Parts: sequence; structure tokens; C-alpha cells
Amino acid sequence: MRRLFAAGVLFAILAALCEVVAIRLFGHITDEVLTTRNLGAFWGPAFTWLALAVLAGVASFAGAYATALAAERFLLALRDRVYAHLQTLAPDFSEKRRLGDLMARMTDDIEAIEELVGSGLVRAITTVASVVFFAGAAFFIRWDLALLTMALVPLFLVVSKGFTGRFRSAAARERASNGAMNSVLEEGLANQPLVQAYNRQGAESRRLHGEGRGWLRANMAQAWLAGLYSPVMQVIETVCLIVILGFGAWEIAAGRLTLGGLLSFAAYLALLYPAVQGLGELAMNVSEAAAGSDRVIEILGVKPVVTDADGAVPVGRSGGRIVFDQVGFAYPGRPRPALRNVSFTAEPGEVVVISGPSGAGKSTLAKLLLRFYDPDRGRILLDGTDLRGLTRESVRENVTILHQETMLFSGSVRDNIAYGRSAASLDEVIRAAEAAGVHDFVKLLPQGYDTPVGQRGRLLSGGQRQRIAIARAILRDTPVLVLDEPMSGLDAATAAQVMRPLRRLMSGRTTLLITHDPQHVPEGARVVELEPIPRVERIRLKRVGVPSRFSRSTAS
Ligand SMILES: Nc1ncnc2c1ncn2[C@@H]1O[C@H](COP(=O)(O)OP(=O)(O)OP(=O)(O)O)[C@@H](O)[C@H]1O
Repeated sequence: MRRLFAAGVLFAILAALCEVVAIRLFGHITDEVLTTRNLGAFWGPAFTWLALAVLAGVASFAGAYATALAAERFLLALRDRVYAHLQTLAPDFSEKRRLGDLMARMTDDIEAIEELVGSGLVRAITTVASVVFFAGAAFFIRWDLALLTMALVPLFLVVSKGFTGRFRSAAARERASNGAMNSVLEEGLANQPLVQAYNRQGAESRRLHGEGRGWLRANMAQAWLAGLYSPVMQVIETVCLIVILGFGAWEIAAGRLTLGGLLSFAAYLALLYPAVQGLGELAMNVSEAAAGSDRVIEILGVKPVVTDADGAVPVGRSGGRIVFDQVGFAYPGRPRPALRNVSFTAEPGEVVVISGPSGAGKSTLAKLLLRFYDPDRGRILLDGTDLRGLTRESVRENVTILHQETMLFSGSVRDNIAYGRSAASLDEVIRAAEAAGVHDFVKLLPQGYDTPVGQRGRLLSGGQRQRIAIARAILRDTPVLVLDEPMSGLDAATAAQVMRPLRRLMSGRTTLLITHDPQHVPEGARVVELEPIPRVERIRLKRVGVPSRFSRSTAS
């Protein structure tokens, strides 16, 4: 990639050099052919000029192509990297943020970084090189005239600096508005059934309009600055050219300069000033890019709360013995613990029911088992080994979770069932589907297992989605299973339909069944009852030193 960018720079410099020589030839033709009316001296320089023009064309094409290719590759690699980083953060990270805004960062704002360190840098180098060449050539013709010209260059830079600061703040507002607008769109479309059922279409449109107006204002501030920049620069440029021409005319009259010399000098200036102006514009582009890249760098700067320890080892297929040993945990930045002093053991193949009222920490317990977080106190053991000593990937290879809300991708039924084992054959998928009670309704779908399930599986019923998730879990076949309220949102009849495949799924696996509904507690299963930690209790306990009444574990 670096080589491609370097090739882009070299080709662009070659094209600029060709222009320098071409202008010199133009001066030569003016003095040797036009002024002297000697047509015989025309052809040599004319053909050289033509050859230079072709060479410049090829070089500029090759430069543009190499830069674009490098830029696109850079973008691809960067997007992959940011996405991979996002996937190392606990899912709560995305849940706390607005999805549309995150998506804007992953698309438009990532392009901004490329502008900054890729094609922007190439343009900066080539523009600086052009300035040096054209200025050098002008010096070569008449150093004193060139010096006069150079004296005016700082004027360009001062003016462009004034523009750049304002442009940057407008660009930052524009990036933020873009993210906000995307969020409103994403939320409004994802929650469309709610929006329409609650007659909130107008309110949602107004929200979008409100964010859109912010975006419009920020864009107009940028357009105003960009629009004003060129005319201001052009006026300064014209003043410079007039001064130079006037001075040059005087020099010609005095016989110290040829007409060809003055014309080439003016031609160099005609290229030099736009190049200097280009530097100013580049500064504005960089400001815009910096505003976007700040937003991406912010994501890259977030460290995952859990990483693999240095000596972490992968665990193979475990026997499935789970021990929670005096586990305590508070979410980062939350003073109040979500779990305190939780202890229980789940033997291989055993079903342990995790019960307790809403907010007691049941789902948090599942997150700790999957190592989205590590406990602040105590340990969680898998087959006797602390999870912290195992790689996260291998722990998750042993645990399958069925979330409260069924998550499906927009692919086919088959893709969704095979999500945890993409190499599974159709036969294996069908076997899992049969065990999960999916096969019967899939047979009736228009394209069978290839039928698309729609965005998040919305083309299926809640019970069907749930059973597809069960088939997915059956196919994944891990020794440990976590069922997080598997019946929530299902009516009694559908819950009954789901119950049988669930039992099949649970058989032979260590299962943590999270539920607060006693109806779904299998007979004979042990129950670990979690109680929420009241806000005041923590303070009282600290003062009087009463042991926690939190864990009423029946086990270990
Ligand atoms: N990502 C988070 N950041 C901060 N606090 C959180 C987060 N997730 C949950 N909590 C808090 O932790 C506590 C336990 O939440 P958890 O989701 O584990 O409860 P739960 O028992 O599963 O509840 P429910 O039965 O309603 O699903 C709650 O007080 C909740 O507000």
C-alpha cells in the first residue's frame, strides 16, 4: 500500500515536471519562432512538447490510478480493523450507543481517515512539489521577479488559515449531525411497527427533519466558506499577476527581458498560485477529514474490558462442570454491584435454574460466564479452571446462549441454523431442525430452507424464530447451555411447542436456565435465587458489617 502511494506521488511529480518543461518550450517557441517568424525552428520544440504532453498524461493517469487503488485498499483494511475492534468490545458497548451513529462512523468517517493519511497526503506532497518546481522555474527565469512573487505567497497562507479553523468546526458539526441523522433513520425503521401502531409517523419525521436541519446548517457553513475561499484567492491572484505583468512590461521595454521569458514567467505563476491555493484547500480538506477521523479514533481508543491473559490457554471440549465461587460484579462506572457473593455449582448435564426478580442480575451472570466481563470478586470455574486463565474464544466454544430476544440475520433459514457451524451440511441442518420442531413449518415455506427470514427474522413468527434459535443451538452442540428467559414473549400454546425441543436441547448438557417464572422450572431442578441489591442496603451493610443476604444458593 505504501509503495502504491509512493508510486502515486512519483507519477504526479513526473507529470508536474513535464508541465515545467512544456512551459519552458512555450517560451522558447515565442522567442525563437513567433518573434523571429522562423517557422523552421517550430517543429522540433512542437514535437517535443507533444511527447511531453503524452508523457504527462500517462504519468498523471498512472498516478491517479495508483493513489486510488492504494486509498481503496487502505480503506478496506481500516474498516476491517475497526470492525474487528468493535467486535472485541462487550456487546454493551454498541447497545449503549446509537447504532446509526456507529454505522456512520464505520462508513463516511472511515473515509475521512483515508483522506487524511492516504490520498490527502499524496495530494499534499505533490502540491508542495509542484509549488517548488514552478517557483524554481520562475526563479530560473528572473530571480528578482520571482522574489517579488514569493513575497505575496504568505498572503495566501494567512487568508487560507483564517478559513481553515472555521471550516474545521463546521465539519465537526456536520459529522455529528450525519451520525445523529443515521441514528434517527435506523431507529425509526427498526421500530417501524411501533411507530405506525402508536401513530408516531409525524413525530419521527419531525425528528429526522430536526436532525436534517442541523446537518443542513453545518453543510451550508461549509459551503459558504468553500464558496468564498476561491473568489477571495482569485482576487489576490489577479492582483499578483497584474503587478508582475506591469513590472515585466517595464523590463521588456528596458530590454532586460524577452517576451517569451515574460510569458513563461506568467505561465509558471498561473500554475504556481493555484498550487498555493490548493495547499490552502488541502488544509480545509484535512480539517474536514480530521473531524471525521476523531470519531473513528475514539472507537479505536476504547479498550475491551476483558482480554485474554498472557498465559491464557485454550480449553478443548469441556466436561461442563461450572462453579460460581463467591462471585461479585459491578458494571464499569456503576457504584452499585449487579451481583454479589454468588456461589453455586452446576454438575455436568445438570439443569440449574437461575431465578429472581427483574434486575436481580440473572442476565449479568450469563455475561460473566461468556466472559463479556470478568468478575470483580470471586471466580468462575469451568471444569475446575478459572475462566480468566482460558482464552475467551475457547470458553465461548463451550457455551451456547439462547438470548431473551431471538437474534437472526437476514439470510435464509439454513444460514441462520448453521450460524454457529457454517461448515454443517444440509443433512445436519435438517436433523437439528427436526429436533427443534422447525422442519415441519420450513417444509411449507416457499423456498424451504433457502427461504429468506427477513430483517432480524421478522418474516417469521416469534415461536418460529425461537425454534430456529434452538435448532442453531442444537447444531452448535456445546456442553454448556445458557437459556435466558427462553419463553419470554411467547404465548402459552407457543411456549408449549417450544418446550419439547428445548428439553431435547438441554438433555446431556449443563444448563443454566434463567427464568423468573416458576412454571418453567423443570421438576427436580435446583434453583439459585438471586435477590436484587437495594441501593441503601450496601451502605448499611458496610457500616454494621452484616454479611450479604444476597446469595441464597442451594448448592456447593
Ligand atoms: N450494560 C449495563 N451497564 C450497566 N448496568 C447494567 C447493564 N446491564 C444491566 N445493568 C444493571 O445490572 C442489574 C442487573 O441486570 P440484569 O440484566 O442482569 O438483570 P436480570 O435479572 O436479567 O433482569 P430481567 O429479568 O429483567 O432480565 C440491573 O440493575 C441493570 O440495570
